[in-house]
Amino acid sequence: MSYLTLDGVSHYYFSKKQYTEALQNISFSVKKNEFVSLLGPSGCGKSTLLSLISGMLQPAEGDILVDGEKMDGSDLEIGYMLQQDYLFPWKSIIDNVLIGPRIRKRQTNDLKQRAITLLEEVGLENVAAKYPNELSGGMRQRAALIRTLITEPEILLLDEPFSALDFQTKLKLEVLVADLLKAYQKTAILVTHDIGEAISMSDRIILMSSHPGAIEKIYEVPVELRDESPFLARKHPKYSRLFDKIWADLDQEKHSVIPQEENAYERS
Ligand SMILES: Nc1ncnc2c1ncn2[C@@H]1O[C@H](COP(=O)(O)OP(=O)(O)OP(=O)(O)O)[C@@H](O)[C@H]1O
Repeated sequence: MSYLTLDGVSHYYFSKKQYTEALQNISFSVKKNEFVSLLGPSGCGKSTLLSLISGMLQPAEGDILVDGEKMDGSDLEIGYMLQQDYLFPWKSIIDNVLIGPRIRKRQTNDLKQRAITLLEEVGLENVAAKYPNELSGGMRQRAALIRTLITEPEILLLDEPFSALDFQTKLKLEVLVADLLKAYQKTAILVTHDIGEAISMSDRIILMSSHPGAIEKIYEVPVELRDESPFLARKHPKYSRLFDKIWADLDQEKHSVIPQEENAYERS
C-alpha cells in the first residue's frame, strides 16, 4: 500500500539566461516505513525531488500524493537533514535540538524529556549543554539528526547527510540512523552518491539519469540485507552482487557515482 506517490512529476527552472528541465515525468511510490534511496549523477535532480516532496517547491507538472490525497505541505510533518548540520553556534546542543518546537511555540516539559532521551540514544547526553563548536563533525550530525526527529516527522528527507564525514564516522552514523528509523518506524528518502550506502540502508534504490532527470531503474534490496544493520549488510554476498549490478548499469562516462573503497577491498 503506497503512502507517498509521485505521479508524472516534472520540474523546470527559469532564470534570465537559462531554462533547465530538472525533472521529467517522475513516477514512483514509497510505502509507509519504507527506506528509499535516490542515486544518480550530479545534477540529475535528486535535491529538486526532495524539495518538491517537502513542499518547498511545487511541481510544474504532475502530482505528489500522501495516502492518496494531493499533498498540502502544511499538513505533513517533514524532517529534513542535510550535508551541513546548520546548528546555531550561539545555542547549546539541547537548545538547537529544541529550536523547531520553540519556534512553533510547542515546547513542553515532555518534549524536553524526549530531547534528552533521544540525545542519550545517540550518545550525546553528556554534551547537551555544550556548543556546536565544541563537538566533532559526527557529533554535530548526530545532534542535527535528533533536531530532525524531535518534531516526530512523518517523512524524513535525508540529502547526503553523511557525505561530509570521514568513512568510519559515516559507517557508525549509518548504523545509528538505520536503527533509529526502524525503532521509530519512519518513512525515509535518502539522496546519496554512494552505492554502498544506498544498498546497506535501503529497502529500494531508485537510479536516476540526467538531462533531464528521469528514473532509469528501480532495485529491490534483497530481504537478507534489509534485515541486517548497514555494517553487516556490507559483508553479505548479495551486497556485492547488487553493487556490481548497479555499477554495471551506470554509464561510467555520464555518471559520477563513485564506488566506495570497502567494496574494492571485498572484491580483492
Ligand atoms: N535554483 C535553481 N535555479 C536554476 N537551476 C537549478 C536550481 N536548482 C537546481 N538547478 C538545476 O537543476 C538541475 C538539478 O539540480 P539538483 O540540485 O536537483 O541535482 P542533484 O542531483 O541534487 O545534484 P547534486 O548531486 O550535484 O547535488 C541541475 O541542472 C541544476 O543546475
